[in-house]
Amino acid sequence: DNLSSVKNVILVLSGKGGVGKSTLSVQIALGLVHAGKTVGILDTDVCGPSIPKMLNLENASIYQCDQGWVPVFATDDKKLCAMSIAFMLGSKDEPVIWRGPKKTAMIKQFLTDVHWGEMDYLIIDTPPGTSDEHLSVVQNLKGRVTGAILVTTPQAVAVSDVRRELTFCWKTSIPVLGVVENMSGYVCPHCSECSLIFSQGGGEELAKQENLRFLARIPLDPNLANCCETGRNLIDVFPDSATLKPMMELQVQTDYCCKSR
Ligand SMILES: Nc1ncnc2c1ncn2[C@@H]1O[C@H](COP(=O)(O)OP(=O)(O)OP(=O)(O)O)[C@@H](O)[C@H]1O
Ligand code: SF4
Repeated sequence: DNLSSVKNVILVLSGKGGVGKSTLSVQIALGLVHAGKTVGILDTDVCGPSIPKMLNLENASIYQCDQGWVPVFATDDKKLCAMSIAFMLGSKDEPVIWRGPKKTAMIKQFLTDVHWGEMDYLIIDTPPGTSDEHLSVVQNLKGRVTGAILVTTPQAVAVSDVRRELTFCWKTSIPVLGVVENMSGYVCPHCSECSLIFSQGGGEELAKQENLRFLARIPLDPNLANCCETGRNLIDVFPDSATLKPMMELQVQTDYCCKSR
């Protein structure tokens, strides 16, 4: 069993696209690595993989060992690795035009045929919604998911979409670690003042109503976007960023919630 030495499996879910699942998956992973953990990221967005770009691994490809595919290491100390369909494509502009069963089979292979090795955390970044990819993850992990992190933006429409993810978690018996509100205000690059662009507090309100843990409120921050473009950890590049405190809070809370399960 290629997952037998993986201590915690975290799903990152959202009802809407573009709310920051991949960004937060990568930043949580980098934070956990910073705290000395070994972490893997599985990109299950078969049609729109973005993890390789966010880890600066766009030109990487994978090879096989006796136990299966070897994930791509993102750091020299081999504490962070990733797997994505993008590593198998001939060119980064090649589209994946697959129907459900083929996507489902691919995700099954990611979970059974990748030699993840000893790992504290496997973070699974998912596409938006609740579709083939999500069902495939749940079916193949059969009760091995430690918990899900629900990502939302503050607006009412995004929060109502995340409620569907919550129902999905209940129906599939996945524990919910908590809710993150991303793009919650905008941090000015000149004076670090945080201005509210959308409303604020939708994610926190949802957490309160559903008796879930509110993990963090992460603002829109050009420095964070910059880190995502270049595969770098916010703490290494922008140690004075106003986003660092809530981001570290998210990383610490994630670790704590998994430990207390
Ligand atoms: N807090 C933030 N501050 C600045 N930019 C952000 C923030 N969160 C996300 N972004 C940017 O928004 C874009 C979308 O983010 P991301 O790809 O992480 O969303 P997603 O939910 O994974 O998208 P998809 O649904 O397509 O998988 C990216 O360019 C990312 O850099
Ligand atoms: S927040 Fe302050 S520094 Fe930033 S653009 Fe507005 S006025 Fe200028």
